[in-house]
Amino acid sequence: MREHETTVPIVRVEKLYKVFGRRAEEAVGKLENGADRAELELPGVTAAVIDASFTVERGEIFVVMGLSGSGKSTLLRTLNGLLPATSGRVLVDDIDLTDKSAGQVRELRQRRMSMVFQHFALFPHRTVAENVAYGLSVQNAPRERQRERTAEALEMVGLTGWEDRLPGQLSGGMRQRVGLARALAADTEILLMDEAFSALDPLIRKEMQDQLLTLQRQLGKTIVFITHDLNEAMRLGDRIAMMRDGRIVQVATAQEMLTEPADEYVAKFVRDVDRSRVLTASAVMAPADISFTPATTVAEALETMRRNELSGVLVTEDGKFAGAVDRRAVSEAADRGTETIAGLVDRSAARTAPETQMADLFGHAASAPAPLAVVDDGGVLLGAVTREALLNALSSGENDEQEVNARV
Ligand SMILES: Nc1ncnc2c1ncn2[C@@H]1O[C@H](COP(=O)(O)OP(=O)(O)OP(=O)(O)O)[C@@H](O)[C@H]1O
Repeated sequence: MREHETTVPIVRVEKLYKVFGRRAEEAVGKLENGADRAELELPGVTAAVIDASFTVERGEIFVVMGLSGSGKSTLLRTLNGLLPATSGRVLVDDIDLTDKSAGQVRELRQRRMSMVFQHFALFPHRTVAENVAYGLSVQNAPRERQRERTAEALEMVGLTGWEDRLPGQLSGGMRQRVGLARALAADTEILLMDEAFSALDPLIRKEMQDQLLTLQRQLGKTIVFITHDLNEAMRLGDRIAMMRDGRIVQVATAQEMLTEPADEYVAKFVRDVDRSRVLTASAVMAPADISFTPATTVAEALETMRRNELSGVLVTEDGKFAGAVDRRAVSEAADRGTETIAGLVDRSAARTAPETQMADLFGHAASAPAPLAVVDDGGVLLGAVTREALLNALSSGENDEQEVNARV
């Protein structure tokens, strides 16, 4: 892979405006001078996207999130050139869509991007296989290749055997799988998904989310995914762009959005999220300021634990996590006159990876005397999660305190 391919974002949006109505340019001028959508006061003019700048990195799932009317669909449609920008630039692999002819944009779209819609947009009188092959047939791909790609795509979404059915014979979840297969068959690097799972039952929706995550890992597609559902955004998004009234108010990971919301609006928006499913050990851990080695003397260990009111301490050996000691064992060893803590280290003490969800940390935090060790792949101690840190992280949302206590 050339240097340039690893560093250039696949999509780059710069100061993008999309205004509907006849006095669009005039509106952009006002918006550039700080006017809000509501302050425009130009009849028949709607500022759908205002001053949007962001990049989408190759291979990421970039979620655009916001309430109905915030401008998500319009933004998506300017990314693939279905809607021309009023002002600003959209670059796909450094090709500027905004200075290309309609024909060139269409060609680029067909080659580089596929779209999956909320209501599937399948042809009702064509079979599943014909629907899936549609993008390829538009591109005049050879028949044999169409057949191969269709079979592969149907297999990827688990619909092998359904080739000859009509969409009307399928459930909603299956129809959306056909929509997804059609996008995959076109073999474009970028998938644009507009509320693709919003029409599905919660259970099926979750299944589709899982399937998308699996496919994304296998295929490494770049996905721009629109949703108004925050939990969906947080499950799927490597990064999330939050839109409000046409503007992007924050682009961040789910975790950052919870811990460092850009403003009150974002903070309120994320308040009801199940934080324990979004935050991971890396967000909750603190540096393990106090740790021992097996060579630490019992006297010193006991003194340190007493002074800091610690019931357990983590132990490292040769720079790696080795286990934990608890205060009762150290205290008893002191009575016996034992020299060092080497023989007291519980080498089976729990440890976890930085990406472990907070929800999976509760059990440990409730029982063990020492904090939970967070270690990297090589066993190096990265930090420690205490019960207090878990409580704090949970309650910085507006969770009910009793509920929090019940969980920990
Ligand atoms: N073709 C159009 N002509 C005029 N106004 C439009 C057009 N398309 C969208 N709008 C307006 O632009 C604003 C943003 O709409 P958009 O559909 O992009 O929002 P959204 O966040 O995707 O909402 P939803 O989830 O309801 O689709 C809305 O006020 C909408 O009425």
